[in-house]
Amino acid sequence: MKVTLEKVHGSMNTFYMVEGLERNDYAELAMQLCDRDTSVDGLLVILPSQTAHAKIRVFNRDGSEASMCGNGLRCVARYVCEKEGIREAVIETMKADLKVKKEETLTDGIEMYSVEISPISFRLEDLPMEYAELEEMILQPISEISEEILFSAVAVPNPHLIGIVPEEIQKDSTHQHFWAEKFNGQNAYFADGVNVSYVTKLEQGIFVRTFERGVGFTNACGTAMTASALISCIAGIVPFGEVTVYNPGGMVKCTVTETAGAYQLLLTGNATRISSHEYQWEKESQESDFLSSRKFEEQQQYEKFINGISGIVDQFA
Ligand SMILES: N[C@H](CCC[C@H](N)C(=O)O)C(=O)O
Repeated sequence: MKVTLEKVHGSMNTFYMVEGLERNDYAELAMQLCDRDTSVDGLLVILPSQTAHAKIRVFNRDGSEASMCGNGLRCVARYVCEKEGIREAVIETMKADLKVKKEETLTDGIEMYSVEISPISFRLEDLPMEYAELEEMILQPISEISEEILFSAVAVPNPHLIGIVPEEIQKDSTHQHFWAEKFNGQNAYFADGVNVSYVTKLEQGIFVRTFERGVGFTNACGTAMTASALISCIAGIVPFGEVTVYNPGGMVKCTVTETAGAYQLLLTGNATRISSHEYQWEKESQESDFLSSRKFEEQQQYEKFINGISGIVDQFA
């Protein structure tokens, strides 16, 4: 079967994206690809969907699967829209089918896409997070960390802990690094880890740096930037509507609206293809001997595939 492997990025949050490969060991593939190419933050898998144009699965560099990836969803949106010759599509994610849309191409040929970020929950159990019997944490200090930094916990639907910090703490990432490592290791608060973002107000908009669960510090985290824009609107740091969010990888626009007490989030930014490669995955051998030597045969084929891919990765890196 034909397998398409692309190296892509949204706001310099870089991924391998693969279509045409149905396997049960994407976590292993993600770890092997990211080990071979350390510039990559994870693996996006495009699969058929019963309810949408396509389905996305997201694997971090450590092999853990996430329920959502804002920067990655923009890249998948571009792949699907260009393949189908459409400007709008619906992509199935772990918790929701989300609308995606091609936006006006920027002058320097940069393709822009907008994606829905949903569902949104402030219930700590939806991250999951346990803290002092609270049901929600919105703009509250975590006394173990600091009395000055106001933290908020939100699932979009992957888990985010967002702290509003002064410039001096934003400038030196050691404070954020220490607590992000703690909350993604053995700890009493986040059973599945958490993406940790520090937000600082700018003249226009906000700056967000994120330590991503399963990855570490990245140039940008789409869901984190969007969740940070939401928290910044709730905190009155920026007005509701279109929020300009800067990050080490560049800039995105996050649109935050509230209708009948519910929030809606839209993330708009680039969806850039760095390289694309077709790979022929040999047809499985005859059913009879395939079943008998399935493990060995599949292992042999898999080794060949990984070596083939790593050859491709070397070209991409
Ligand atoms: N590390 C995230 C998944 C990737 C999200 C990020 N790359 C984005 O663009 O939203 C998690 O484990 O929840």
